[in-house]
Amino acid sequence: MSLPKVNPVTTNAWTALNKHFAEIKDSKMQQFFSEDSRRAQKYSISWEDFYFDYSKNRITDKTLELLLQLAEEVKLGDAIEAQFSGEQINETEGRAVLHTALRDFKNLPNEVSTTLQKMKQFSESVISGKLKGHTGKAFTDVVNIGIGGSDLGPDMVTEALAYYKNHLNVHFMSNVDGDHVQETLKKLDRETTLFIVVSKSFTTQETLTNAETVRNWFLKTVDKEAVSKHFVAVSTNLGAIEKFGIHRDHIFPMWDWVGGRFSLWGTVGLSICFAVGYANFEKLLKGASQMDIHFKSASFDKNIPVILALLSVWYNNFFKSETEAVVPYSQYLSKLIPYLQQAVMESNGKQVDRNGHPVTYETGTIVWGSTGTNAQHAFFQLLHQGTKLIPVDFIAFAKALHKQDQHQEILLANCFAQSEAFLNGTVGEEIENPYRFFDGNRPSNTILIKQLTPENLGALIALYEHKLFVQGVIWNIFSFDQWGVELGKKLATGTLDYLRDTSSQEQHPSTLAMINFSKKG
Ligand SMILES: O=P(O)(O)OC[C@H]1O[C@](O)(CO)[C@@H](O)[C@@H]1O
Repeated sequence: MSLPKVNPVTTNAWTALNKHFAEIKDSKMQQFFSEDSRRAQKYSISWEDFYFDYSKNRITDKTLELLLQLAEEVKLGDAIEAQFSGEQINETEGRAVLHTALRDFKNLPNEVSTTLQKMKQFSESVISGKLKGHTGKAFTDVVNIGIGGSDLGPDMVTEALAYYKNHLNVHFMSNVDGDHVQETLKKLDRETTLFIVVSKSFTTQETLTNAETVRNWFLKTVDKEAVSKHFVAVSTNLGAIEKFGIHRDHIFPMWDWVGGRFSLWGTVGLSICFAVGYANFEKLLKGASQMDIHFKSASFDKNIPVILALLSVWYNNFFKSETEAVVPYSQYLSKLIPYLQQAVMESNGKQVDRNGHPVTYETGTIVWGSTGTNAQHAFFQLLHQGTKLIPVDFIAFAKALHKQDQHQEILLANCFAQSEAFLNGTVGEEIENPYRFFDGNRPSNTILIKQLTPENLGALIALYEHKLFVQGVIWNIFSFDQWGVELGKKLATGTLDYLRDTSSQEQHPSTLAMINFSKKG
């Protein structure tokens, strides 16, 4: 079974949604609340440690009914089944999409459980100090060298689970910017640092350049034989790794049925194991797996990722909102936004549908945001009084991790108050000064979670993975390839040759002017 290929605009639901949109586009959510005292209960889902409130959206029962009908008409159920059963739903690359299999402990493929055991043993021997560097000293620092999906996921999780961290300092080196590399190296000791080179393809220019620079830095004072003690690799490209000089025992495989941006659940998560220990990594996986079960089994009207995706489609395709903001009220989640930007925009930034035709409707939303309360003092002005309609996802944890006096209440009060301010504005108050008027009626979801545990973090990440999958199904696009990144990579190679004077191939006049300016130094 391949993915269904239904053009959403040809469905009855889409036509009906257009008509319905014209009827309710100017309706006020305040009115909805005053007409229905049970709206908050009705439009919320409690699941495990999650409370998902979507009552502050510009929707009625009819909207939901039609959005759910849309999900049925595009055969979302079949698409979910096709994904979880390992069909090659990444058709343009001829691959299955099975990152969920990495966390399904009841049915772990053999190769995955063997690899997890290896990750456990290896990370534990580094954390305990049993495994040592070339001079016999225990490791103090670990550097993850990778970019995109080989960086953003583990970096985000390591930051998010900082509360659970051990003594190892875990660094992330991603950008090919040499200054970034040097700044990281400045902090490191060759005797006590372990480097993990992470690249699914092991061909990524940035990662290979950084790895080479790091190896050269390492070899400045250390013998070649020591490389095998200090370098580890994570990849599908085993041949290229051995050439780099990495010992066979230090190679952790990846599989082509796991996309780069969904790969933190496997060996790309090795740096997470170093930072917080394998046991917490496993909890992260198990939490994500619980969300997978919810996604697969809950009816669509009670299904958090499905509802979240349908609401996003509602704003994107009918209200024509181009962006959506994510605002976690937790500094631990500061890296969630860049992580989601890759996950969502690399997946759904597509303009050709699954039948090979250009789409005639908007696809991938632009995701942006920052942590609250900081965001309130940065871009909330525009959210409250700007001319654009930007739906917001608030994410908050009911209970803090550290003991504290008053911060948690202040943090939560701000989060809850903001969504209320977006909803109500100052409508109904006597405000004569137009600059002080808030029109409200600005939509938001709130994902309130009991506490930031590894399990709940895993479930939260999986929630957004499933959301973007559902959106891709509705938009009839292939969410699991990323051909759009290839052109820039190819051009950069030619430009690099020209910059290095190894090619005289004609350059675009604008590029040429910049090359000449750069060469003048
Ligand atoms: O793990 P690799 O193969 O180095 O790729 C890194 C990243 O590059 C991309 O292919 C985009 O350029 C991402 O999809 C991927 O996560």
